[in-house]
Amino acid sequence: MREAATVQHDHSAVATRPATVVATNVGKVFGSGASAVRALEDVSFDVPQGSFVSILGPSGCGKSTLLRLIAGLQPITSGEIAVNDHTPDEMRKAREFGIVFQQPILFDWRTVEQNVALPLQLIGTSKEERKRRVGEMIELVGLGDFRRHRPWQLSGGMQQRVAIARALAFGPRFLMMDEPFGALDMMTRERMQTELLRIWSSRPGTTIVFITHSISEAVLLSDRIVVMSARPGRVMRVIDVDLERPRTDEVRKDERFIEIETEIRDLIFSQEHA
Ligand SMILES: Nc1ncnc2c1ncn2[C@@H]1O[C@H](COP(=O)(O)OP(=O)(O)OP(=O)(O)O)[C@@H](O)[C@H]1O
Repeated sequence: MREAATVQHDHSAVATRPATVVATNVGKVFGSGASAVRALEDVSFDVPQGSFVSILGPSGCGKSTLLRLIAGLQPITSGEIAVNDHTPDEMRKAREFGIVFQQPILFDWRTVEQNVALPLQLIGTSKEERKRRVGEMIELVGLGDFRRHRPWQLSGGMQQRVAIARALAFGPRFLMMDEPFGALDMMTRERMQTELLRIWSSRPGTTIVFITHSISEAVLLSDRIVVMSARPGRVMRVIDVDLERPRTDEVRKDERFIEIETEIRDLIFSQEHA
């Protein structure tokens, strides 16, 4: 397995771990000829095993596209992505990762329990094992009292927690999240961020790739931030976040937190005004 490359701001230990994702000079073009859209250009970065890596950038810079390429849901135009030394397509077929989308996709006629159980049912997990794991995941995301509710009886934040529980239920070592808190109000969003950190720390070794356009969200959550430029999306800088863990809301007041936030803001601002 390839070692993750050393990058700028390499203060933490994450850069020395083996890489779960290695993206090398990735390009993505939609369509062809005059109507071709260059969504991504020459994108390279590593996601060390067990780390939390955010992909941060303005709307339309190709973040979701990049996630779909990593997940093997769309073909790459140029360059290469390796996920645990396999192609994204191989990983997708082996169901080696979980994925959470911006809008939770839940089945309204199924209860919370039944929604969370779905991927386990699909891979043929026994009923007893399913019950055990679903119960555990529902507790983990704090929905123990709502296991028999239907999605429409839950708030947006609770629905997203169901989607997170479902993605975690089959125990993926690699989780991809595409702006999972984008549709939530600020207070719920901040609560969900710290809850996600709690869930993640309870499952050591789990790698997360998280898409966001919020600088503070990226700094709070991540070991590493891949800062993207506007379309065509390119990597502007890769920043390793050297804030101690466990992190709580309090870290937002930390001098270093504000310093990193400011650095990213300046970087994005300098590009907009270049
Ligand atoms: N299937 C597609 N066909 C053609 N163009 C596409 C397709 N999917 C995405 N694009 C284009 O690629 C670019 C990147 O889109 P993408 O959704 O990846 O951006 P994003 O950074 O995730 O945006 P947002 O933060 O608004 O969700 C956009 O210009 C978009 O119009």
